[in-house]
Amino acid sequence: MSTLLEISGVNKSFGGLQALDDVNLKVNEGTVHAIIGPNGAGKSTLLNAIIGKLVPDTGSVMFNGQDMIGVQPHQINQHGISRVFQTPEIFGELTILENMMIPLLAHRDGAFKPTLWARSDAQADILEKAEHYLADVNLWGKKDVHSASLSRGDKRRLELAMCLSQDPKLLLLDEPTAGMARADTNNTIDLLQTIASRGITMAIIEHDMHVVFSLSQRISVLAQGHVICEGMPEEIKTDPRVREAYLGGAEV
Ligand SMILES: Nc1ncnc2c1ncn2[C@@H]1O[C@H](COP(=O)(O)OP(=O)(O)OP(=O)(O)O)[C@@H](O)[C@H]1O
Repeated sequence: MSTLLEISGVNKSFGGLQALDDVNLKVNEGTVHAIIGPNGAGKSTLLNAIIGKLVPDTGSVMFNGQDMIGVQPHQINQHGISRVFQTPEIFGELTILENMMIPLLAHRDGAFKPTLWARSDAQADILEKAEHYLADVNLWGKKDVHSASLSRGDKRRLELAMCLSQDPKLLLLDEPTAGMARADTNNTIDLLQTIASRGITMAIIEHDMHVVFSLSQRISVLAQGHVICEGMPEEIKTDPRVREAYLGGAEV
């Protein structure tokens, strides 16, 4: 199985605080890899280092054989890394369809050009694609609904459709079920399982262990900026170091 993302010897300090401490982590192609750990462990910092939002002090982030250190976030995105944020990044005042068209137009034109927004002749191909991606996440029927009125689960579906339209090689998910009711969480798990079954590689940060164990093939555990262990879900569940990291020995 080939390695899609390889993080080696990554360090990052904020003043005197070492947020990432010699992080080594490999994500294999076609797998769902969870990154878990207690609050403040460094998970978001690591994600930000992968998407180019912050530059590590030392170390390398190799994606698909290319070093991503110093590469701008939008270029990293063009290399095939797409991030789904904890809070869905969609425009509430726009409809589902209008939101969906933004990444499609940006992808087609190299950047989002508002002047082309209103030209229907410039949009026929885009509408066809929008239907495809929205139908894929069961939102085509709601295409004219304003996004602000959607449930968290539907917002997440929309954001996933927007990410998938960029044809990512690696989908990074930052707490995809945060703040969701159990029914929405389960629907999101089903949707992510469907996406994973198509072979899209995912790295997921998540606190909800039901979500983690439902989706992932590999799990890395971060504590105090360091990967304290890595393995298959069954190994992680029983690893005493993981219990120790979470509330000094509580069940994970
Ligand atoms: N920009 C920053 N400036 C200073 N300190 C920061 C910054 N970003 C993160 N930190 C600190 O680095 C440490 C790791 O934070 P990070 O947000 O990566 O942890 P996390 O594992 O994502 O936590 P949580 O699960 O609570 O979101 C924390 O102590 C945090 O306060």
